[in-house]
Amino acid sequence: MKLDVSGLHSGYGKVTILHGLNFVAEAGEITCVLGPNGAGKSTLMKTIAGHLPVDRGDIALDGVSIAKLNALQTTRTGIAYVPQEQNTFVEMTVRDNLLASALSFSDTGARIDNTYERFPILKERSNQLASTLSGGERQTLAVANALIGAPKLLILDEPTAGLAPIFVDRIVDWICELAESGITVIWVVEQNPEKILKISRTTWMIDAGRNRETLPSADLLQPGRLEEMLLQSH
Ligand SMILES: Nc1ncnc2c1ncn2[C@@H]1O[C@H](COP(=O)(O)OP(=O)(O)OP(=O)(O)O)[C@@H](O)[C@H]1O
Repeated sequence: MKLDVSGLHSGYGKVTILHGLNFVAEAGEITCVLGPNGAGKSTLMKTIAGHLPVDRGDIALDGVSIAKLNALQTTRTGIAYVPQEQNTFVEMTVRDNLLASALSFSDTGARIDNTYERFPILKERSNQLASTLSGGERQTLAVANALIGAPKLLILDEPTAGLAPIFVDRIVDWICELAESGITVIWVVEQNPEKILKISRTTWMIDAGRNRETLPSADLLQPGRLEEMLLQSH
């Protein structure tokens, strides 16, 4: 699925954060979003996911506008969103988290088994409350919760921030496989994005709620280029 955001204005009540932003995520590709703190990256993701209203502009999925849909309706179009925070049901066990995410499918058990096969750590932690998981385990659960519904477009807001390299590698491998299977991925990247830039084709840089530059992700892997781009933003 191709996502096309054009001239987007949105924000919080009367406070406008995005000022006419454009953004495209091509079908079956991993597209990165990069920018300094407070640039509006999460605001863009929340608006795409239907958690914030579109004030002006449009969001289209394969050419069909989804700008007026709420969060639930957006999920039904095949978009799954993993927010930066509060992305699991912390007072529920790992299994109940997965169960809740797979409830609307007839093959709930098979979906959970698949998840456990891929991430044995979640099976090991099956009866543990999500609140007691380590940061990496909880992020893994958050991504698993989103994927259990077999989305067509996956939005990840800094899913590997603060994680140990082993978890980063596993999540990167997993997302790479998903993109190869045809899922469109939008990845808001964090401080050390090299591993993700390597598997992404295009990066959109945003700053102060506006487009700054759109470039091949490989360009940002040139020595010093990333630092240069981020420094210019301040
Ligand atoms: N609920 C809210 N109410 C009012 N303003 C908000 C709210 N959430 C975020 N903002 C403001 O919107 C602006 C953009 O925030 P946003 O979280 O989208 O940035 P970001 O690029 O994701 O930053 P970071 O890299 O720090 O996560 C910031 O100035 C922030 O203070």
